[in-house]
Amino acid sequence: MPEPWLPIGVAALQMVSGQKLDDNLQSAQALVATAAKKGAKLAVLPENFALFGSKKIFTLATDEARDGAIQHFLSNLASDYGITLVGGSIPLPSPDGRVFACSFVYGADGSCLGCYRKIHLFDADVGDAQGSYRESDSYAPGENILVVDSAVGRIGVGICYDLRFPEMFRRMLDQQAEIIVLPSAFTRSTGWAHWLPLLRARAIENQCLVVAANQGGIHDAKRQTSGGSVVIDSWGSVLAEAGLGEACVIAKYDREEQRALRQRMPVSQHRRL
Ligand SMILES: O=C(O)CNC(=O)[C@H](CS)NC(=O)CCC(=O)C(=O)O
Repeated sequence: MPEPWLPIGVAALQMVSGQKLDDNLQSAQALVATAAKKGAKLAVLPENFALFGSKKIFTLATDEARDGAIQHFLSNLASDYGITLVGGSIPLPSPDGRVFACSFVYGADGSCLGCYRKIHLFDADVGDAQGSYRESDSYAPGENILVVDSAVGRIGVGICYDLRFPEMFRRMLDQQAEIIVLPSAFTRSTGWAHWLPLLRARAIENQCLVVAANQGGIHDAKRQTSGGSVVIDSWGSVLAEAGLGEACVIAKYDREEQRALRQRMPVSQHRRL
């Protein structure tokens, strides 16, 4: 790694994914291309970027386990554009007949650096048009956190509802994570109330860069997501933020500044619990 570190571009890619796989992949490709063209070296896709709100996740998961088509697509995107890529989430079969929400991380050479399976599942009544969410009807929970080294720094991966469980990100800090990425599909009601303060808290308390890529739009009559994809630095400042709709949100990650902050205020050395 070059020393001193020059600030590098990082991108949160916001989508309004629908039920057509090919359309969603095309949008993802265009957004990654835009991010790369604007100089980003890290790009994060949202949760369920490839297929949203569809029962077809089960056939997609079976197909994916057989041929790995979306994983190849992501790997090729990463190497074609020379960018570290976090593949939002895609479904893969779990042994009990449900699926895991899997987030793959690819290096800029297309190599797979790791796969995170969403741990916390969204079974909640939030009082929006959809009413209640029972993610665990279709999804099985993962068990392990993921922290991986990449060309842009050490990355911890969480997905969406995981954001509400700070102990998970603390464990990433125990493994010296520098960047938290959070592919998401936050609901509009909970997102507008909680998304930004929770993200800023995770950034501040762990002194990490946060790159949070959300779905942001109307998916069908009942399902609206909250957008507001964002890049937050390790001081908690919002560096760049989307509204609703497709967006490529880019900001500079200054790793030297983060190191200096961690020296001036060594929070992780002050822990007593
Ligand atoms: O259902 C799909 O198609 C895609 N998956 C999701 O949207 C997931 C599971 S329902 N959403 C969340 O985890 C929202 C969490 C959230 O909104 C909060 O914590 O407030």
